[in-house]
Amino acid sequence: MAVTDKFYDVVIVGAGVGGGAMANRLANAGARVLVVERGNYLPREADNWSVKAVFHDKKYTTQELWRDKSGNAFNPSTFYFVGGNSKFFGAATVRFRKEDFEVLEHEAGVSPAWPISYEDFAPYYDEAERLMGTHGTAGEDPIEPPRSGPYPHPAIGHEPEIEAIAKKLRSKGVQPFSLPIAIDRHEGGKCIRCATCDGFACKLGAKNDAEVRLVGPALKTGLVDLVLDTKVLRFLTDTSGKKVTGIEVEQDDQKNTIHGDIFISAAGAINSAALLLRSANQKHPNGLGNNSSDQLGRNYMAHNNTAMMAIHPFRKNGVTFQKSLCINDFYLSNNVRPYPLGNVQGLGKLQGGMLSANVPFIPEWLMDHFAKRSVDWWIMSEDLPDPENRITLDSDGTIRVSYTSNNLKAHQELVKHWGKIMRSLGYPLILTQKMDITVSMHQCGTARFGTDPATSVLDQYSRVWDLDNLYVVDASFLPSSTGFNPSLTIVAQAVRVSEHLIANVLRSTTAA
Ligand SMILES: Cc1cc2nc3c(=O)[nH]c(=O)nc-3n(C[C@H](O)[C@H](O)[C@H](O)COP(=O)(O)OP(=O)(O)OC[C@H]3O[C@@H](n4cnc5c(N)ncnc54)[C@H](O)[C@@H]3O)c2cc1C
Repeated sequence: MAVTDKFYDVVIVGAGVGGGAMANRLANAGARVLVVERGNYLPREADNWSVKAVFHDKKYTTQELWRDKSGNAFNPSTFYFVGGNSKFFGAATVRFRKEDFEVLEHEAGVSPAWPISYEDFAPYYDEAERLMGTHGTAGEDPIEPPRSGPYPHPAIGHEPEIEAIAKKLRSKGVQPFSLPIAIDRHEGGKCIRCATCDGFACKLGAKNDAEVRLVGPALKTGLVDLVLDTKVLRFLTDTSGKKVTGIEVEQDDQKNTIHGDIFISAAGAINSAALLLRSANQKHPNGLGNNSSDQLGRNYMAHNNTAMMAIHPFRKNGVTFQKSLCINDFYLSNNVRPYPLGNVQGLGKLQGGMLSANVPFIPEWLMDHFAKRSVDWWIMSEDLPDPENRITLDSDGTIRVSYTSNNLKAHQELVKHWGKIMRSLGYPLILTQKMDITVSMHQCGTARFGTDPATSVLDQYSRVWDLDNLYVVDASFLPSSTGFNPSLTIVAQAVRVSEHLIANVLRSTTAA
């Protein structure tokens, strides 16, 4: 039977981390689920690990063009496949801190409180870590929030070069710990600890991305249909405007309508905002979810991110898998500044070609020389929600990302301080690159959840305030970006929303 003739309990737009986790939990509880994905499966092939294919030819990146606040077109580094952006993620699966759920004073302003406390959210982190297969060591992180037990898998350990750096850091009073990471590295696992993980797709299926850990197992229940290469154009509502009745989809230039009971937008923070804006109708002239608050698409955040190479010009760094170390000494109160600065974590090992793709005027041989002698870091600081940082649609339908970085002083201070520490460890040459608007990897916040319909787009279970049966379950819901990688928190919220739907909303699941 064609999916257009079937009726589903839940229709999910997007097979990324948010959509995949929803499909997984709902189907395991007996719900009939349809996932509509604009992309296809990413083929497992040699090019997955080719610097040329991934970074120069951009073989897997969308060809789409978006516009920045001045109207300049740019090609975003975003990926449309089963698994979404997690196909290329670094698999750092880190919990936000207890303080991230509360009002947190930053140098440039206030990071708002969440509608739920860390204590109430923690059980969903437990389940999210289990779903993603996170490795880590409880009790090592100096600002670790309370947790109910050990990680599902032990920390992956450091290669000798990274262990040596950790030791030197400790001698300087810094408290490095094992970065929580979701790769298939336990006994019998497929991961070979290669250099092409962070920023690449895994040819072996050994990275615990949303396809491998969430969508694949969901399909095995037999209760999930997945339609591919099908773009959702808009949500359709009934005449009252209170209920979504279906989605309009486009496949092979043909338009169709699919019906269901509950609808989940999990298209990613930018595309979910765009989709809800595109769904404007008579009852919702400014897009679905915009009537009560005019907040849809606003408060876009993406972190202040800097990649750093700490180079010893004469000593090679023989490390292969570098993303195993994390530093939180500067995340909350710290001895550098009287305000939070951010997180530092190992970056997947840089290769010369990855650098020359971004800085073409420096020859690849020189970049390669540096990359072989560098230790590489990802330095990440919170950007604060600003209603003027927003996603809108231009008159021709193109997505516009109007974004001006904020809280930059704290970020620059962290970059400077980490550079100083690296020099003191014997790496005299420091190269940094701040990520620009094209690097939308940590996009979030465009439909924040809250307790007040006047200031938020979603209620605390991610339901759009203005509609009875429309939910947004991807990075859109985050009211603050925090200074950590978002995927584990997206999965945790998906688990939470699924449990809420199963217990309170769905009519025909076995658990209902
Ligand atoms: C290089 C890189 C490294 C990263 N490293 C980390 C890391 O180490 N740790 C971490 O936590 N996070 C990391 N991230 C970020 C992480 O991958 C994302 O936060 C997360 O995957 C977002 O999940 P999502 O469900 O919000 O959206 P997405 O992953 O964007 O998924 C949305 C899905 O919806 C589909 N879709 C979009 N529009 C439509 C439409 N109209 N119709 C149908 N389908 C649609 C897309 O194709 C996609 O599959 C990284 C990202 C990148 C790119």
